[in-house]
Amino acid sequence: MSNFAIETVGLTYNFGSQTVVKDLSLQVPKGSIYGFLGPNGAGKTTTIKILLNLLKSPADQVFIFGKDINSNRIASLKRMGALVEQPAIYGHLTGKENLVNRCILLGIRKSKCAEMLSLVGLTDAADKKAGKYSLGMKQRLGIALALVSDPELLLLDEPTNGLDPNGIIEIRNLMIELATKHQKTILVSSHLLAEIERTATHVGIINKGELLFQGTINDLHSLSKPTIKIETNDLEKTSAILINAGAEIVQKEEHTISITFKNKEDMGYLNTLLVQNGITVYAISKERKDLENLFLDITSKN
Ligand SMILES: Nc1ncnc2c1ncn2[C@@H]1O[C@H](COP(=O)(O)OP(=O)(O)OP(=O)(O)O)[C@@H](O)[C@H]1O
Repeated sequence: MSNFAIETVGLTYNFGSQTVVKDLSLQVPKGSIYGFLGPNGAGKTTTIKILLNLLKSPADQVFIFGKDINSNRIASLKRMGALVEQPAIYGHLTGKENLVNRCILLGIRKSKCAEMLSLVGLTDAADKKAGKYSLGMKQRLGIALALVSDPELLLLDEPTNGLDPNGIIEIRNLMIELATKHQKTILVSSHLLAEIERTATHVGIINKGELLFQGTINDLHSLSKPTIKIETNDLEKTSAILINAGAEIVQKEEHTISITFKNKEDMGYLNTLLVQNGITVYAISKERKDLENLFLDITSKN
């Protein structure tokens, strides 16, 4: 049995002559909050629409809970809830009426509505017209609508877009609650790493339709290990001495070499070693990329 709620295998999608998704192999583990990251136009919404079978993919490229979506369309969609672009809300109906409407449509008992309103924190606003809701409340109602059928997998396309900091925190907390207390798998897209950094357990970064990184949030963090930037009068010789001493060179620039930082003692040792070998050390500085810069780095290389 597949451990992935979503798996795509070499997925490619074209709009006319434009390839929008290229050889994309996503693996979203069951129970994860998977941050699907990429700058504007990277192909996130298109991918989500393919996952929902709103856009047609070739056979055997998209698997939902281990089954090809094309040959198991209805069964797959029953296990998924989604919020893509604007939530489909009737502004002239109250939040509760919107949910009741959805329950009737799906043949689900109406008592589910109160449960959903409470889950997304809208119980007090249940009888208010949805048109009068704030943007954050509308997003939460959209998530409640996606949840009425009790899907195991939730796809949220930029759910915090346009929200104020409070709204962002509310959605973030809701996602954590859905994953931890209700065992949902969540794929959430964003163009800002900071927005999902504290929520996601796994991350996939795409740009121009290509997957540039996929792994756990800890894997991503370990890419931002601290480094030491060294500037000397002879980079070739410096490089040879450092390699000989077992240092890991991560980057060479015109005037500097960066190595992985191990500890202070090791730094002191390497510094002495360079000086003893006749190198003039102009500068040594410790650097650490924050995740946002790392994200920019990963996406700008593509
Ligand atoms: N219906 C369409 N017809 C033609 N091209 C499209 C269509 N929908 C999207 N595109 C193009 O596909 C590319 C990817 O768009 P997509 O909306 O998937 O990106 P995104 O990562 O979700 O971006 P954003 O964060 O801006 O929503 C863009 O170049 C876009 O112009």
